[in-house]
Amino acid sequence: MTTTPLPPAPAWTPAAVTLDGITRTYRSRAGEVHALRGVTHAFARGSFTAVMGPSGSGKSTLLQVAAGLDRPTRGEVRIGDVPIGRLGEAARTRLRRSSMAFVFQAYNLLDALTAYENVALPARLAGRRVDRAAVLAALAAVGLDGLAKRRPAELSGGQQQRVAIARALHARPDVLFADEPTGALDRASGRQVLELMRTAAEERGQTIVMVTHDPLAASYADSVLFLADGLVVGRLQGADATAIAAAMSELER
Ligand SMILES: Nc1ncnc2c1ncn2[C@@H]1O[C@H](COP(=O)(O)OP(=O)(O)OP(=O)(O)O)[C@@H](O)[C@H]1O
Repeated sequence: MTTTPLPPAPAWTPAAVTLDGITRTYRSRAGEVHALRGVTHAFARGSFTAVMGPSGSGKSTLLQVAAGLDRPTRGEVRIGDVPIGRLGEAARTRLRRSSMAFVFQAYNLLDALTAYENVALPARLAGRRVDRAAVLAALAAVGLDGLAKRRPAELSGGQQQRVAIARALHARPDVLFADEPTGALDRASGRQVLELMRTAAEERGQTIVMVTHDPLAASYADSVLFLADGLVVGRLQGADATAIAAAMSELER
């Protein structure tokens, strides 16, 4: 009898993003708000996760903390195996530029730059060569062919959001954080963007963390994390929009 040798065990690789016992308390004159109350979760490399939950449940806070844009009150965030809380501001910025991209509600486009220049900017900042054809392809992939020379003020809200998405996809980040990326888009462009994100995860091993209120958008992800009152209260894997909507209604009761 011949035996086939087993393939070598895969080298252990850390999750792309790990949240370890994260709390985030906002203190104001009105008192304390416990936005996150002990969240532990690992976002595996190449995974596409939707984060859902009622308004005020802590979704945006989770995204900001996971991306190192906000510091947790307690707990540790690791990007790969790097605990970002122990990095100084400059090292944190370097890490963000080299491995993360963001699509947030305020699109953070630079008003003085054209759509093309906005998309090319992260590569420029990271000191990489800018490939003109790749920038134009990223704009075309989100349906903005022909608008490369427009400045943000000359684009609609949905078009600005698509520039932000093209910028994030062109940067080929290890991790893409997106807050309602399809919020201002019509259905067809929204679907296109969700497909692009799914391809980024499936074919390029990029990790996507997306906050959304929309069960249909969440159904493009491979798993959905549900938050309520600053805690992870559930998770669905491979669920369709109907099952996700049902889980959300349970939470909102
Ligand atoms: N800067 C802040 N100062 C004080 N409280 C804050 C601050 N930012 C958020 N919060 C509070 O923290 C809680 C969580 O807010 P967060 O924005 O993370 O919720 P969310 O789930 O993203 O909500 P939504 O779906 O409405 O955008 C809310 O009670 C919110 O009012």
